[in-house]
Amino acid sequence: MAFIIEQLESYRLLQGAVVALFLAFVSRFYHESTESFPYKDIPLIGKSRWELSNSKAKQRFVTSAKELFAEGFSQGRKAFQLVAASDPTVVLHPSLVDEVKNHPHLSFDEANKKFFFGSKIPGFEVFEKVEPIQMDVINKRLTHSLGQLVSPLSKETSAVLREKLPKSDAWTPVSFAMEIPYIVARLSTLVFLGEKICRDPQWLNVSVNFTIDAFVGARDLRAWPSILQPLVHWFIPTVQGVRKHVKIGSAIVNKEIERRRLIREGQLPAENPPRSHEDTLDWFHELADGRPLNVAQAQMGLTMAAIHTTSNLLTNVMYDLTAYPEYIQILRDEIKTVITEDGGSLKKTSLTKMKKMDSVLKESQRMNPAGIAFLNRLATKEVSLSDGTRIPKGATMLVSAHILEDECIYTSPAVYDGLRFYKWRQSPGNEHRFQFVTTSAEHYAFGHGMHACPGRFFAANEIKILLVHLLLRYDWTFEDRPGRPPNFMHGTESICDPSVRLLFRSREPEVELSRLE
Ligand code: HEM
Repeated sequence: MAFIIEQLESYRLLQGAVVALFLAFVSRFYHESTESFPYKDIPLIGKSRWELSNSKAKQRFVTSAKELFAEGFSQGRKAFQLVAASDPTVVLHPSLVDEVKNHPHLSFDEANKKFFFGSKIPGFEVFEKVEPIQMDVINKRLTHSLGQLVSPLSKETSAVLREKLPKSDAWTPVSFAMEIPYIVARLSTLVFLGEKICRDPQWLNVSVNFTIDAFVGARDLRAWPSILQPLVHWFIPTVQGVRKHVKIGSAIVNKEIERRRLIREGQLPAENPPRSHEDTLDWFHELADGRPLNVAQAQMGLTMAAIHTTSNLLTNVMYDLTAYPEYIQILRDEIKTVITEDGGSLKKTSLTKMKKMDSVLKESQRMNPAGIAFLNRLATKEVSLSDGTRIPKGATMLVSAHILEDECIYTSPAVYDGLRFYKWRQSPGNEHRFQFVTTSAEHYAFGHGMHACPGRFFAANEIKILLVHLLLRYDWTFEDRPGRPPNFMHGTESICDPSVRLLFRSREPEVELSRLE
């Protein structure tokens, strides 16, 4: 008898477990399907009311986001929604950017976490949040040290270019978009982790491919229903790749942290010659000041934010300069004038004086920003905007950047005018307003407001140093193509065509390059 009762009880237990599982599944399914329903009172673009599933609408977003934006803003609308990578996303008109930029209930971190999973999925922890110490390291140390970093960066640029683009009298092809991330990774790592690691091929591989695998891995994982994601991520190759990069990257950073600790404590001899400059690893140690911080993860986060953004911008600039070579001579003349004025070397202030180059960067970013929308946010409470749009709690949103093509602001917006911002800066009061690093409601490709990119000052310096060398050392042309290769779109992202090959040929520089180091 006891045996029969026991069997029945365990059967009931099993029944209970099955019912509980079923309820969990139904509630999750309900939650998911309501999440993917369009928000009330906001026009839906890119999906007809007869389509039950979101899959075609998502595909339309991937291939034709720009056209969908144009349709969305037709008829004077200030807001609409479309089915983006996962759920419906609200797209706002540029005229609302000032309401979004510092809004306390529109969260940058939560939007990132939703899109990239955060610590819910092993490997994606860097997307959990931007740590205040990371911001302090950039704002209070990196940006303040830019002057001291000019010379080490210039020296490393010479070294890396000698390797990657060796002296050649004949036109030589280079897949610029593919090669430049490794060059930028080397320069950025010089400032993040020092001279030794910046030449470590394993670290450079992690620096470049961690971001790529994280973006592709997150996209692969989003293709699965969220109820299955905690299981399937273990089997997705790109997500496995992310974890592999984190493991290798963390081991490299932790080894360096330990080495520096032993030197500080006198258990290892001091470096000889001493390091030429402090780096973000020193600053994490200093600013954490005993507070718990996963430094390896924080370093991977900086790498993630820095490498492809900077590479993408520089590739756009080089495609533009090669397509409009008249600006190359203008920039060479400016570089020569500034360097001669500064006694033949690159000084702290030399880069600030290169205002024509600054203008070229801003114009390239205006015409080919990294995306057609910025200020990705998630509403942590319902948010009402001045045009009457109500963004519901939990909704994701972004602000369209089509203001960059607005002819009321930018005369002949489709024409590349490398000196556009240089000319604007000539009028009194406008000196700083139109600098490359200045964000505004008319130019927010670095974001705008409280989350505007803190790394943009460093990125600007790094790109200018690279350009000084790229323009003085080499002539440039396209292989087999007239004119500026168009970027292609993937959702809201704008991507430089990686199949484009540039040809370079060594030339006699206007100034003594060894003095720039
Ligand atoms: C040309 C290169 C770069 C571009 C185009 C770029 C662009 C951006 C954009 C669009 C944002 C989001 C702003 C917003 O949503 O309001 C951002 C944020 C951020 N960027 Fe950059 N970035 C670049 C380089 C860098 C570099 C070199 C670093 C690090 C040294 C960096 C660190 C960050 C960080 C930490 C954030 C998050 C800010 C926050 O949470 O408030 N970026 N960047």
